[in-house]
Amino acid sequence: MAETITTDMVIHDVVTKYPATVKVFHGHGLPCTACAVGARESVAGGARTHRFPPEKLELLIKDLNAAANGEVTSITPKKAPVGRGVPLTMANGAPDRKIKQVIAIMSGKGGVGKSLVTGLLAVSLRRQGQQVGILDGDITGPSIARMFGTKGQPTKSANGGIEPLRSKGGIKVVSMNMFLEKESDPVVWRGPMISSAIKQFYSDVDWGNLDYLLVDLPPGTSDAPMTVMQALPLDGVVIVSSPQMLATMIVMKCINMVQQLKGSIVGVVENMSYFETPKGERYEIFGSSNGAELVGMTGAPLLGTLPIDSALTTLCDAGRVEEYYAEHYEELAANFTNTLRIKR
Ligand SMILES: Nc1ncnc2c1ncn2[C@@H]1O[C@H](COP(=O)(O)OP(=O)(O)OP(=O)(O)O)[C@@H](O)[C@H]1O
Repeated sequence: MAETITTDMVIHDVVTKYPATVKVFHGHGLPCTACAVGARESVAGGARTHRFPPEKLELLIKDLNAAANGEVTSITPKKAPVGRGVPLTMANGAPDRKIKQVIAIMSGKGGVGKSLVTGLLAVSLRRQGQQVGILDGDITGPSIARMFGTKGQPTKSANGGIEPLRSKGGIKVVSMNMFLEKESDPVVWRGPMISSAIKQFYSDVDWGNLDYLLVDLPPGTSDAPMTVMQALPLDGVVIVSSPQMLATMIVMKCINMVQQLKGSIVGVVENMSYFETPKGERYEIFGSSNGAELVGMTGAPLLGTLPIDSALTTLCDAGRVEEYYAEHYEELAANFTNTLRIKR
């Protein structure tokens, strides 16, 4: 018999002791288990933040205790991740489970830093020793190859598929720019062609063994995100936004799309949250953080709030993103892997 879980207990202590309670927190709309806040927040505090009426808190406590004791809870399990029903075959003919997790990075609005978050998340995961690939799903505006400084064209792999290019740090990358004669050549394609290219980048590329395949999507809810959501065996989606209210509003469209397609949102990232001077003064250039709203809208944890750093822009432009190091991105990667571990 487990110890009785009470409202004054710290959320992280509860989930550490009784991992089965994670699903209960999530099922009740409390994503605090993966938030940094959950490390010091009590169950009652989390419920207050998410405006739980007393009867909902009471049901939560009842379910937490039931889960801790292996009993039935009022929470029904979430639907299977999107795309699972349409498995594509990998280039070498092996079933696709050589890739452990396929995660799409999405945003509603353009220019909020989705590609940058994809790139830096990949870099931090690689530093953890993970095998990582990036599929640049932004066919008409690809930026991943440039960010990593990968040059040349992919060759044929030993298995007859397309061999992805490798970054200096060993991240496997495939991006439309690699197949163009000149980086500046436009890709003037309609939706079906773009969708077909994305599917081929998944199925015809010899990704080999990967812990994570990150799929960087173009902004919005057009054909490309739809293709990824429906045709790829997606394990989850990370949503990127910026503090601007407009970005938050447009992000809502993305969230609705993911939810309509029965996808799973791993978490949200707020980029360009603030700028910090060398003296440590903070300026919220695009307005105050909308992180709490994003968490409320998605029911998923805030994986990170990232500052504006001009050093980043310079390194990305020079193809040297892997040389960047900042605690925020290591935390982002840690929150990301923890959330996925909990969800499994
Ligand atoms: N936190 C940041 N600090 C400094 N520069 C940033 C930051 N985030 C993004 N940028 C810069 O802003 C620009 C846009 O970022 P990025 O290309 O990642 O956005 P995106 O959302 O993927 O854009 P698109 O809509 O074109 O796909 C890039 O030049 C990038 O280097």
